[in-house]
Amino acid sequence: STANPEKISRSQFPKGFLFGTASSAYQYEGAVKEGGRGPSIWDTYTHTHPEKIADGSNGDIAINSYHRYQEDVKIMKDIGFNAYRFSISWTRILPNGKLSGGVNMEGIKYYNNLINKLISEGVEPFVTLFHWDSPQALEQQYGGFLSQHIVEDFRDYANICFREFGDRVKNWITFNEPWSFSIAGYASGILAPGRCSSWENSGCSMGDSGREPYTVSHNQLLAHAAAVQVYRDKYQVKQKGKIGITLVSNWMVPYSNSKQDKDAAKRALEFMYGWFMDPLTKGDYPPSMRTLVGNRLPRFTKEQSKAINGSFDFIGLNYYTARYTQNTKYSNNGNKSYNTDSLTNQTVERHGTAIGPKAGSPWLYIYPKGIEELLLYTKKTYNNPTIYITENGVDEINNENLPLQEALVDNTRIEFYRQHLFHIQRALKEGVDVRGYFAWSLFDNFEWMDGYTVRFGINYIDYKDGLKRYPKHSSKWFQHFLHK
Ligand SMILES: N=C(Cc1ccccc1)N[C@@H]1O[C@H](CO[C@@H]2OC[C@@H](O)[C@H](O)[C@H]2O)[C@@H](O)[C@H](O)[C@H]1O
Repeated sequence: STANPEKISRSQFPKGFLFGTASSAYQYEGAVKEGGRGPSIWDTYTHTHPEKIADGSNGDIAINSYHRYQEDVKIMKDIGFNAYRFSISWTRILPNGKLSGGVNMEGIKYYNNLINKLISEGVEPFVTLFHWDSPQALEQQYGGFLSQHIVEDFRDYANICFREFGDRVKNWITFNEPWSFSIAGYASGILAPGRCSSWENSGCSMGDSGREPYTVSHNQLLAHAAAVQVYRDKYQVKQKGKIGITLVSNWMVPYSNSKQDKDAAKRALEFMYGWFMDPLTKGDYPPSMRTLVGNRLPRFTKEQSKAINGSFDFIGLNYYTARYTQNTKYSNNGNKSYNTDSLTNQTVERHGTAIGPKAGSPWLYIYPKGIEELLLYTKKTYNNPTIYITENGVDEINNENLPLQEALVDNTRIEFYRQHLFHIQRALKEGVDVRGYFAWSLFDNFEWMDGYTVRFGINYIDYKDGLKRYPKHSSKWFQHFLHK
């Protein structure tokens, strides 16, 4: 309507378009020592380095979804969502990471209960196999994703999940944001396992920011391809499901109209998004990375390149924010890091003006048009793949002094969703094959290095009173938007 050009309604999306919310095991489940679960690197990281978490917290209890999933599924159903994205904890299925360590039947039982509950409520499960919680046993044994041994162990884990759940789960996501796991875990060291070069001054005791991120992304891609191979060879014909991978990217806006800055914006996209999209669609890393990273960038064998190229039925895309990007030279006296390899500098403001309104977290600036630009860029650059937006959301700072009723008023979040959905339906009109949308997140939860100090939920969790769930205004907004 002309009144509010960014007015948005469910009827502007295709009938079969899925609307859901997203979560992850370590951020939601809790019960870390229950049901036979083995330790993950996030258990080790939060307990060994509480100082690396804003409030020194951890996911031991999180929001206790392990015991409250029945209530949680009812909440999402009552809002009107028809899909739910969650991750399986590798160490609930294989407590020691390996098949030889034995399969934990209590873990199988828990996820069967969750999947059955979702299906009984008409909610489509989207299951992520890896959302950063690697088995601690494999970290100790061979350095986890730093070693190619992870490929066969991940493949064995994926095989168990396809076999046990694949009769009901028809949408599989192998990895969540391999970029974040590699960069935050091995270049800046702010996520588990917290490795980086000593000169990155993130208080890392070990690591190499110029090599390890590239090794870890390479092994995630190899593991992804191995799991897809198993799915296609053994399960897909019978189970008729789809399999993909979830990537994250910022939208990159050239800082100026100069050719250098326009090239820099494209290079920044290649280093964050093309790093994975190029191997998945062309069988090798972007030429810009080959040139700038040189022998620190691993090579694919011919067989590996063939296995990775085309190894997806859909792409999951997580979008949060955008950056101004300028061409730059670095002279960090020979210290090599992913963070400087791309010769780009990303900023949140230009000539004193921010790229958009700031959210709770210091890195989250709201730039709705970026989701449309990123979708169009994907269509144009990567031959119009099927896409699901597997995460999109905004946070507020957790203010302990705010009365409950005030904490439920989240108008910024309502505007965030209205504007991003508006730009997604514009991308749809321009022929982008986007088939569903998952808000991050159904509930406030353990937000990694920020612990419980930021809130992303469309529903509020009262951490001071039994983790009670309360609807924020944005969940009411979704209820109306979804016509419930
Ligand atoms: N947060 C990321 C990517 C990331 C994380 C840390 C450092 C650099 C980049 N990705 C997605 O964003 C979601 C929101 O992430 C929060 O964003 C604000 C940060 O302050 C907070 O620490 C982070 O958890 C996560 O909860 C999902 O698990 C994750 O898939």
